[in-house]
Amino acid sequence: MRIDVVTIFPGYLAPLREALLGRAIEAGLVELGVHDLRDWTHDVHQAVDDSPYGGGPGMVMRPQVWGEALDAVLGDAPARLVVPTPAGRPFTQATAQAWAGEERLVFACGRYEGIDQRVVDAYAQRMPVDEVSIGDYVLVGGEVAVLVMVEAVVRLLPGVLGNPVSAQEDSFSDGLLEGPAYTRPVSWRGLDVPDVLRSGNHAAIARWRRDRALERTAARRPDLLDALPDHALDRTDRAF
Ligand SMILES: N#Cc1ccccc1Cn1ccc2ccc(-c3cc(N)[nH]n3)cc21
Repeated sequence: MRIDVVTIFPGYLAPLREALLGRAIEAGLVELGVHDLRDWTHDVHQAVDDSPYGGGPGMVMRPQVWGEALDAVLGDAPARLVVPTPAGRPFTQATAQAWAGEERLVFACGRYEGIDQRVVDAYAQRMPVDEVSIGDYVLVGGEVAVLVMVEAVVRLLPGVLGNPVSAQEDSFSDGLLEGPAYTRPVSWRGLDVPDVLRSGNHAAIARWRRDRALERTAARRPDLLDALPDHALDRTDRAF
């Protein structure tokens, strides 16, 4: 997979070259390009924003600069264009799974009050464009959202995680939150590891883990339970 990010703060994306993601890049599993939007300005002030038509607070990012930058970065290769915005569709594990199958992702990081809508509209005429939100809160720009989304996607790529099973057993992968996890020591500050996890009874352990996942999901994210298809819950599950 190739990932390109266009931003006025390239340094914000430096963490993508650290740790797991950095190793994936070094291993050739992912190619990453980070581009400074201001490289496509032509004025001495390198202006990328202007006042909003219709008035209102703040500034809007100019379409011309974005058009030149995205044309240059995209070239002729097919890609999915992703535009983080608080007004976007929710980015979920399902989104990450879908994007993990893409050859190429290009992220447009806005700042100010966002990017002129015509940028999304123009590129949507020739490629898939997703306006996505990572949560119901407002950030200052798209860079942090891109860090989140790139990590969620790249960890799903074959060869990136040491243990591929863990991605298959993610929270949300079966529609439920993950239950609690424990490791040594058996007792810590008067708190003990649940006996069942040390029993060696794999069926009992699997049942206990599912019960804790259902319990946690019912308590913290009842919306996820409501969204589960009927066949996803067996009779024992329905106790929650
Ligand atoms: N747009 C906009 C906007 C609109 C109102 C107030 C502040 C901003 C700042 N901003 C500029 C770019 C940009 C990108 C993504 C987010 C973003 C995503 C999530 N999930 N929250 N915030 C915010 C972004």
